[in-house]
Amino acid sequence: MALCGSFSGCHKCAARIGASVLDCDTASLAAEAQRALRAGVDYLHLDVMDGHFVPAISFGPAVIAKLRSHLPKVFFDCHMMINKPDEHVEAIAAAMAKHPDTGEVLTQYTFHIETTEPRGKTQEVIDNARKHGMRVGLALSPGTPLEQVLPYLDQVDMTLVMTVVPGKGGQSFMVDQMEKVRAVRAKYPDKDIEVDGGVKVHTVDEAAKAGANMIVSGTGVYKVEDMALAVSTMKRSVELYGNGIPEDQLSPLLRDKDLPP
Ligand SMILES: O=C(CO)[C@@H](O)[C@H](O)COP(=O)(O)O
Repeated sequence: MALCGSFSGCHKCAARIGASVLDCDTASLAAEAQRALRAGVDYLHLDVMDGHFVPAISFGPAVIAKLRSHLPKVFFDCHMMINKPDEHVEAIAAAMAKHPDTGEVLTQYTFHIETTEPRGKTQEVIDNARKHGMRVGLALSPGTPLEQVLPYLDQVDMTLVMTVVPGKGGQSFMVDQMEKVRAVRAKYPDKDIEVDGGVKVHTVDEAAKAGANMIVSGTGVYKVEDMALAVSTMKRSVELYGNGIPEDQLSPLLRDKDLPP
């Protein structure tokens, strides 16, 4: 019997683990990204911070474009924690890529509803990101009611439910946000739902049971003893509780020591 979570049934959305690079050694960004990819992450979650929407400043489109030249086949989820995402679509599109074999779009523009809706810019950002060939993600912070994003979810590829107040890594997972995940999953059984903030091996089950299939983890990937073990454990949680895959058919549990050189 499938062990699916507390939303209405299992979903078929692929279990994907994304490394948030915010807390890695960003002076060696490409190497740190490669390290996480080798340990099994499926994509990179790139936190762009402007010192306004959130207090910190991280990196911007120029760094992402450079990273793209090192990683032409990797999915980049660009999480725009900036006040004016409407002004930076073109700059991120410079790192736009499609997989050379499958044609899959490898760049996603994920922006916050709190930054666009008060200025009437939400639709414009969705349309412009699409015009540039990118996938579109719509994020909401913990204090934002789900109702604010609902009118746009038909049009976007992914909903990002923040499970911490945006701004920094290493915070505690806010389990109360799973109500939003459950509600989106019930309405959209086939769309990607991402959670970000405080997701680690001991919190991922909550997210998986609620129906999230894209799992962002920063310190849970970079600040653990065994990266491959953490990544494979989180992936198996989504497969088990989200996809309803029987335990004996889950992806293998990997350890760093077992990875090929
Ligand atoms: O966007 C953010 C924080 O604002 C996240 O991507 C964090 O960087 C995730 O880090 P952990 O909470 O997993 O340590």
